[in-house]
Amino acid sequence: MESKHNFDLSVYLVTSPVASFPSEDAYLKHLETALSSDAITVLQLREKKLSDDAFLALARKVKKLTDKAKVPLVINDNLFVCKEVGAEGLHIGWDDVGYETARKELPESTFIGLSASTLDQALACARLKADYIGLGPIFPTSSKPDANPPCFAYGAREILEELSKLEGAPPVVGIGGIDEGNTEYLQWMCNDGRSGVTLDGVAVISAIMASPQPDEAAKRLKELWERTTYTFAPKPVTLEVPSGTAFRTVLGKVREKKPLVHNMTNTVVQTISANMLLAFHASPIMSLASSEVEDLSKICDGVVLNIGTLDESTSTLFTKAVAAYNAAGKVVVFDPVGAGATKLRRETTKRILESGYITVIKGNASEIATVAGDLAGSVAEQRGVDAVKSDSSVDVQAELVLKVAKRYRTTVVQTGEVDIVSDGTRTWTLRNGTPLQELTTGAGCALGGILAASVAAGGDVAGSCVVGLTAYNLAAERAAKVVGDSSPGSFVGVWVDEVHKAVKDAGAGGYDGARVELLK
Ligand SMILES: Nc1ncnc2c1ncn2[C@@H]1O[C@H](COP(=O)(O)OP(=O)(O)OP(=O)(O)O)[C@@H](O)[C@H]1O
Ligand SMILES: Cc1ncsc1CCO
Repeated sequence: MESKHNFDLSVYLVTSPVASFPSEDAYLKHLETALSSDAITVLQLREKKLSDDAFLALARKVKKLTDKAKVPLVINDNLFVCKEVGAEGLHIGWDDVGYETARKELPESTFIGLSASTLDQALACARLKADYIGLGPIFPTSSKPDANPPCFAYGAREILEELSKLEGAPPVVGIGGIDEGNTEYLQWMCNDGRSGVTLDGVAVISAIMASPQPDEAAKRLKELWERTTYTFAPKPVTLEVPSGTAFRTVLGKVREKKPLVHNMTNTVVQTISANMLLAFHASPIMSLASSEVEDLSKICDGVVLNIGTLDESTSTLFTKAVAAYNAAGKVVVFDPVGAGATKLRRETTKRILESGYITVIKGNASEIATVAGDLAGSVAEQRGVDAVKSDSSVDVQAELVLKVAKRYRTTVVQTGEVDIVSDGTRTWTLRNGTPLQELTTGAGCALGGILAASVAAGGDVAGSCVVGLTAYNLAAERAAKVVGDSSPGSFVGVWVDEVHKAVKDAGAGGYDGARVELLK
C-alpha cells in the first residue's frame, strides 16, 4: 500500500538525539553514511529537548543530507520547524487537535503521520485520513520509556486486519523495539498474503543510529524487510491426518532420519526426555549453555525450550535460541511449563512467545490458557506445573486452541485426557493415553522432544505432531495394559519399551486403536 504521496515507508529511520553523539559533526556524518546506503526510504528528525531555533538550525543541515539522498524528511512534533524547513512530512503523536491544526497550516503536499498504540487510535487515525500511521510500540523498547505497552507482532496484525476493512485506510509503519532480529518475523506475521492486510514498513531508531556501520545496518534491514521467503516458515501441508498412511510415513521418516534434538529443558525431566527420544529412534542432546546455542542450532534438527525449572536468565537464553534456530530454519518447540503459576513464568513465557517464530507451542490446558491471555476470557488458573482440570467442554477448548494457533501463526498442542492439536486451519482431538501418564513427572515434557523429532522428520507441522503424539499415547496405553492401573513406577519403563516398538514396527498395525478426529 502506498500513501497518496507515493512515499515508500519500508525502511523508516527515526533519529536519536544529536546530544547522544560526541559532536554535531559526528551525528551528521552518521546520518550521511546511513543515507548513502540507498536503503533508507524516510528519515524522521526527532529532537525532544531542543529549542525551536536549535531544532530548526539542525533541521536545515539534515534537510541538505536528505535532499542529496532524495529521501523525504519528516519532522517530529514541531509544526514550526516543519514549515520553516520545508520538510516533506510531519509526524505527530496521537492527538487529533494537533492533526487538524497541522493539516490546515501545511501545504496539501506535506504528508502527516500520526502515532497509534491501540486499535481505537489506529481507527481514529484512519478516520482523520492521516497520510500514514506509526503503529507501536510493537516490541518492548527503551527508546521511549513513557510509551504504551507493546502490541507485539500478533497485535499489530490484529490491528491491520481491522484497518483493512476500511475504505482507503492509511499505510502503516511499525515502530518500537524493531531490529534485525525481529524484522523478518514481524514481516512474516503481518504480511501473510491475505488481501489488504499489510504492514508497509519498519521504523527503527537504535538498529541504525547505534550501529557503528549505519549504512550496512540499513541495507541489512531493507534486505530482511523485503524477504518473501522465510527460513523458519513451516513446510507445506502434505499429510492427510488422521490416517494409517500418515502414521507410517512420519514414523518411517523418524527412523530413517534419526533427528537430533537439542533439549533446553528442566532439571526434573532430563533423563526421561533423553530416554524417550532414544526410544523414539531420535537422538537427544541436553544443553543449557548459552555459548553452545549457535553451534547446536547448526547441527541439530530442532530444539525444545522448556521453562520447568527456569531462573531469571531463562528468557534471555531462550530468546537467543529462538533467533538461532529461526535463522537455521530448524524446529522450535516451546513448553511454557507452569506458565500461569508465577510472575516470572508469565513474563518469561510472554518474552519467548514474542521473540520469533515458534514452530509448536505445547502445554497442558492451564498453560495454553495462560498463553491465550485475553482470548481465554478469564484468568487462567494454575497452581503448579500440572493442569487444573478445566470445566470447559472439549469443543470450547478446541476453539481456544485454534485461536491461539491463529494468533501466533503456529501449531498448538494442548495435552490432557483429550489432546487438542491445531494449526489455525486444521484442528484435531486425540483421545489415546492413560491416567498413569498423569502420575509420571515429565510425561508432558518428554513429549516436547517427540514432537520436535516428528516435525523435523515429517515436515507438515501439525500433521506430524498428531502422529508423534498418537504413537506416544498408544504406547502408553499398551504399557498400562502390561503393568496394570496401580503401577506408575513400572509403567515408565514399559512405556519407553512400547515407544521404541511403536517406531520400529510403524508399518505393522501400530495405528490400530488410534482415536484421532479431525474437527470440522
Ligand atoms: N487422563 C489422561 N488420559 C489419557 N492421557 C493422558 C491423561 N493425562 C495426560 N495424558 C497424556 O499424558 C501426556 C502428558 O500430558 P499432561 O497434560 O499430563 O502434560 P504435563 O502436565 O505437561 O506433564 P508434565 O509437566 O508432568 O511433563 C500427553 O501425552 C497426554 O496425552
Ligand atoms: C515437577 C516439576 N517442577 C518443575 S518442572 C517439573 C517437571 C514436570 O513438568
